Amino acid sequence: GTILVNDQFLDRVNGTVDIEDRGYQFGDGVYEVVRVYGGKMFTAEEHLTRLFESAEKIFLKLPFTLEELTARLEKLMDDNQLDTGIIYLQVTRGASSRQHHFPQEQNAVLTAYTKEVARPVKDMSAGVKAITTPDVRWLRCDIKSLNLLGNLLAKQEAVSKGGFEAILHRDETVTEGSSSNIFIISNNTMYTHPATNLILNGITRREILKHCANIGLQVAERPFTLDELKNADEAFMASTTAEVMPLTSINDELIANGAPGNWTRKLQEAFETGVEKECGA
Ligand SMILES: Cc1ncc(COP(=O)(O)O)c(CN[C@@H]2CONC2=O)c1O
Repeated sequence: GTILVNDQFLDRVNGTVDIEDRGYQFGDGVYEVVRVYGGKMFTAEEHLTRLFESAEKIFLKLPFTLEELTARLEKLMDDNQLDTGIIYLQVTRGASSRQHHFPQEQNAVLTAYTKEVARPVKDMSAGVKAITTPDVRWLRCDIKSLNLLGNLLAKQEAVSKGGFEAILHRDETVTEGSSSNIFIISNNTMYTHPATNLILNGITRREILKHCANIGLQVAERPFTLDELKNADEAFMASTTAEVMPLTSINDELIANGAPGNWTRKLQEAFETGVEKECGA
C-alpha cells in the first residue's frame, strides 16, 4: 500500500522515520484518526481543524494548509482504494539532536496511512463491557497528542479483564474513556463531561450533541459520578472507530437490564443518517 510522508507518496516498505525524530523519542507530536465510509472521509474538516488546534497548543507550526493536507489525504485514500476504514495521520516536531526544549529549526514530519476497518456492527448491536480505573493522565487531555501511555495502560487493564473500554475517573468524577468519550442517560436526560482540559473534545461527541436536539433528548453537559454511571438508565461510549457504542456492564455489574437503551438506539440511528448524508454509504 501507499503511505504519505510529508508531501511524498511512498510504498509502505520505504516509510522510514529518523531515530531522533521527536515524535519517536518524546511523543512530541499530535495525531488524528479519520473515518472513511464508501470511499469518503467523514467529518474530515472537523478532524483536520482539530489537528491544527492541537498543533497550535504545543507550539508546532504545520508546514501545510488544511486544504493541502485534505488534498494529500484524498490522494492517499484513492491510491489505496480505501472503502470502509480509517486514515491515521500524525505530525511530529521532526528530528533534531536530543534536548527537551524545542530546536531552533523545526522541520515537522507528517506521516499518514490508510487501513480497511469494518464497522463494529455486532458490538454496536449487542453493546460492550467496560471497567473503571483512575484517570492518572496529565491535565492537557484536550490536546490530541502522541503522549498516550496513560491511555494505553488503561486500555490494557480493560482488555486484560475482558472489557472493551476503560472508563477513567478523577476521584469519583467520570472524565472519559481511554480512547472515547462517555455518556449516560437518566430520566430522559443525557449527561457527558464538559469539553475542558480534562477530556478530548471528540468529533463523535460533537455529532451526538447535535443529534440530541433533533431526537428530543435533553442534554446536561456536566460531569457525572461513578455512582451515577452505575445507576444510569443507559450508558454508551463514542469515538471515530467505535461510533455510538452501548455499554451494557461496568466492572461486571449490568447497566439497567443489560440491554442497549432506547435513547442510545435513537442516537445510533441519527448518527447513521449523518453518515449516509455525508458519505452516501
Ligand atoms: C482519549 C480520547 N477521548 C475521546 C476520543 C473520541 O474522539 P473522536 O470522537 O474525535 O474520535 C478519542 C478518540 N481517539 C481516536 C479515535 O479512534 N482511535 C483513536 O485513538 C480519544 O483517544
